[in-house]
Amino acid sequence: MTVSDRIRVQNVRLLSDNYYVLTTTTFEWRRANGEWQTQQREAYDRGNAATLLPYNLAQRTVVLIRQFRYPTYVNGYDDLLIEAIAGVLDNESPENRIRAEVEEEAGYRLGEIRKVFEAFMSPGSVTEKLHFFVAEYDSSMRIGNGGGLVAEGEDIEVLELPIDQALAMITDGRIRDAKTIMLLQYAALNIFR
Ligand SMILES: Nc1nc2c(ncn2[C@@H]2O[C@H](COP(=O)(O)OP(=O)(O)O[C@H]3O[C@H](CO)[C@@H](O)[C@H](O)[C@@H]3O)[C@@H](O)[C@H]2O)c(=O)[nH]1
Ligand SMILES: [Mg+2]
Repeated sequence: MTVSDRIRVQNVRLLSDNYYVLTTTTFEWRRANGEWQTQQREAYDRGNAATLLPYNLAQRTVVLIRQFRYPTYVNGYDDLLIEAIAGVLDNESPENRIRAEVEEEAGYRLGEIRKVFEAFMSPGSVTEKLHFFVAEYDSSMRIGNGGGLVAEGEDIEVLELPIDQALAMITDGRIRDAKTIMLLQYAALNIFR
């Protein structure tokens, strides 16, 4: 299945390349009934990214991080956001990027990591595809404090939580980041059974 023969791109206009890239595109779309319809859509391109949930089966714990996110603050969330470790790929492979990100943000050097799925996180406006991973961890893999890169403004706190507590925090609203909820529910269904 391809949609290339149903779309005719007419014009791509750059709106911002201040940090990431925002464009608006005019295109014709061939509808299911065969008629061509002109549409305009904005797309925000911040590249693709990877995320990973470290888990310890014997302890029944997971590692998450907590940090300030301006877009959630400006949308009414007056707290630090609890998230799974994640980072944008920056021309690296998802596997290499997420290993480095786990060291930078949480201070763990992992062994084997497993890809579990990929997902588009906000397909109406954001191009980003996110690669999801899980990996076993234990205290011997802790090589530093994490915290992120100060020069990039990162100010990250590392949390080690029982999986049951993390799942309860989805229900009571203390965890409300999509990638984090997806990984915790994956772990509940497939790892901590
Ligand atoms: N100056 C500037 N710097 C920026 C801007 N946006 C991002 N950055 C810099 O780019 C870094 C990106 O950090 P990463 O750890 O690579 O990415 P992330 O922000 O954690 O992204 C992950 O989480 C997002 C939120 O859930 C996800 O959207 C994304 O897919 C990814 O998983 C930030 O720390 C910050 O230094 C900006 O508009 N201006
Ligand atoms: Mg990050």
